[in-house]
Amino acid sequence: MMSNYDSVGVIGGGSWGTTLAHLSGINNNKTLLWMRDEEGIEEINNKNRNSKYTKEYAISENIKATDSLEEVAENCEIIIVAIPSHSFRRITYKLGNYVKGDQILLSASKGLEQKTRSRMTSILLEETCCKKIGVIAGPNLFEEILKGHPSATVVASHFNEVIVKTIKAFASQSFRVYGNNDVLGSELGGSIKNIVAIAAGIIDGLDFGNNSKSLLVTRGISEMCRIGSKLGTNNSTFTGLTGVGDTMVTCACNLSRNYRVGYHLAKGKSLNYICENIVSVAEGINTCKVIHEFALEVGVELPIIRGVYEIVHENKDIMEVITSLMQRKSLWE
Ligand SMILES: NC(=O)c1ccc[n+]([C@@H]2O[C@H](COP(=O)([O-])OP(=O)(O)OC[C@H]3O[C@@H](n4cnc5c(N)ncnc54)[C@H](O)[C@@H]3O)[C@@H](O)[C@H]2O)c1
Ligand SMILES: O=P(O)(O)OC[C@H](O)CO
Repeated sequence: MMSNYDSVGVIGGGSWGTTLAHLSGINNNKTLLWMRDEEGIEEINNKNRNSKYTKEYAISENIKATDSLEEVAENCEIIIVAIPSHSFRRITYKLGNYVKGDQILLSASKGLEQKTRSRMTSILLEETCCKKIGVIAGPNLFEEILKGHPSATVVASHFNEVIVKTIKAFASQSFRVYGNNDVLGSELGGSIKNIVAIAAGIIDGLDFGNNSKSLLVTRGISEMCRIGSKLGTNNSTFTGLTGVGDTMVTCACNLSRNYRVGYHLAKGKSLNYICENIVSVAEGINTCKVIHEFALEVGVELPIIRGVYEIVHENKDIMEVITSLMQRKSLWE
């Protein structure tokens, strides 16, 4: 039977949603980008720019911006939701009014819902009738992708059809798309690395240097594996792009907003000031609360994540937290 779906859909016209729409557009897919902001819609449709979120970069002419979720649902077989986790359910619920069970829904967001601790793919399943669900995650700083620098991502799904069709829609000469079936591991890696990135920003804000960064990244990934095991992941996923890969990139530089949160905290700025003036969204702030509280409940020791939680949510002195991390009792004592 012929499909009516002739476009790829992206929900959320922020920096990541716009970049994903661009990747689809340059692959000659008709691409619908849903967003709520009228000025943004006009700018994309008339000038091929989304200057509020993707700066001066020109984006594909194959993108049509729209404020109609119904239009996206009627025309797109693959729909990617790139809305921050705090609003992900609200928008997915609305989308759920229009999609049919044969469509592919992907999350491109890297966070956990604070109230329910849900992953974004669980929300896609709960709020829509779609079963063909997946997640896109990996070391994906949007600016480098829009510059066309070689990058890669991962699409994870329990359905091979989802992987194959997503690769076809998004892979290009400068953007490689890998597939795997570990949805849980890919989603957790993409979320937990944001917590480690806040700590990395703190280390750089304090000018601690490379040994400290290496210590943090290695032990941060170890904590990712420990909580992942408790949740039933295949830890080998964490050694790939969605674990080590994404942790490296977000811990490396100030293109990451989570890193910038840590950096400015170390420079003495308040969390409120940072959230209002420096970063749009930094998923690690909420994710560290979710993971820390869960770890306490299930009795898993996550010292770095606890430290980030204490700094971010309990306003503890950064040097006191670092000292207590360094001086805590060794398993060998
Ligand atoms: N920026 C990146 O390089 C990047 C890369 C990979 C993953 N991500 C993830 O993608 C997700 C989205 O981040 P982003 O970078 O695009 O953020 P952003 O701040 O650039 O954009 C967020 C977008 O979501 C929209 N939005 C927020 N709340 C909304 C609501 N209630 N209703 C409708 N629209 C709403 C905003 O209007 C905006 O268009 C995050 O989970 C992030 O971790 C980002
Ligand atoms: O800017 P951040 O810290 O949200 O990171 C963006 C991406 O997740 C990097 O892969």
